[in-house]
Amino acid sequence: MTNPDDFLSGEDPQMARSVSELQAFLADVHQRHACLREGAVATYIPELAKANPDWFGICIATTDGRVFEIGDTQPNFTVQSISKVFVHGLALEDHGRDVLLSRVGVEPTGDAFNAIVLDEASKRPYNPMVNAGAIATTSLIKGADPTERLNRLLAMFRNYMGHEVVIDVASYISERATGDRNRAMAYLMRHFGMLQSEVEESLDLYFQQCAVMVNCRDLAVMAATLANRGINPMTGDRAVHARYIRDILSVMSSCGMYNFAGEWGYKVGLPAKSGVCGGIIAVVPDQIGIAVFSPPLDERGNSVRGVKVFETISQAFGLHLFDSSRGCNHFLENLMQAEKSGTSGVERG
Ligand SMILES: NC(=O)CC[C@H](N)C(=O)O
Repeated sequence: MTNPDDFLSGEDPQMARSVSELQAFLADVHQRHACLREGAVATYIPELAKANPDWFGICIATTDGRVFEIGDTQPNFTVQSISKVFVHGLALEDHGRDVLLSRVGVEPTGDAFNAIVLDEASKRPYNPMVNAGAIATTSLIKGADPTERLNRLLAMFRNYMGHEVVIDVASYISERATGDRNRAMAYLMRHFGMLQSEVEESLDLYFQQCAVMVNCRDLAVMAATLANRGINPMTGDRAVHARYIRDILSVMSSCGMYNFAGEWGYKVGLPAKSGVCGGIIAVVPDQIGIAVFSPPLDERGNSVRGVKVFETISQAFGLHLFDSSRGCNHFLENLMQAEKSGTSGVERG
């Protein structure tokens, strides 16, 4: 962002126009949604059942390295499906977009995240955001042995988070002991030759990536790293090659909210990803990463408060990517300014 306060200004009278107004706005949104009592904490992975349903945090991280937060942004929880976004990025770096597309599709399913279903014709899993596609994506991560593959995953997460990464062993063991649905999916994919490594090895790595510990603030910084073309705005470290940001965000846009992706796109209009931990991240390219954490889930596995908060924030700040009133026409603005000043002006990248 050139002007740090740019994203705070706009036509809607509700919009905050200064940093203190933004803090007050977040506090108000938090307070208004804290009393929502719908949804239920996930219990199918026994460790997840221990989550406190009252936990509720909202965090915004900007691409110029500032953080605005309210509520429970510090408690740690397991990242679960939100990990799929970042592992997708690593698989893209390892194989390139064409090879990856030949192994895992990019079509939304309209089915639940854990549906046991493959594309009829190609036998590919539908996309990297549902469990089947994520297990296949994880199986593609390069490394001489399971330890090297795990270490590469952890190094990648470290770059996104900006600090050391911890796996919650209890959650990992808990899911490994109960994850027969994912196991069934993995065996089906092996039957069709769609898994790159051994079934139990792929599942092990997948369960470990789901058990990476994060807090709401980490998630906002990770989302801001995607918004910042792959560079962590707090540390300056590159987490993913800029070339793959468009692939990551496209798949998040169409598939990140599972069988709610259509309505999410309609109402919120931002690339996003949810997880059964109760976290949701969304990316406003070149501007901010947003994370909400609240464990009670709706029937599709998305955080109830999370969805509501994103609807409110997107509306209030005019963040919907297809909203014509939002200031998204940088390309044309640049071009017009360049015409005036006689430089080329159009940024390529
Ligand atoms: N939607 C999710 O967050 C699912 C992740 C979880 N580890 C699973 O595979 O079931």
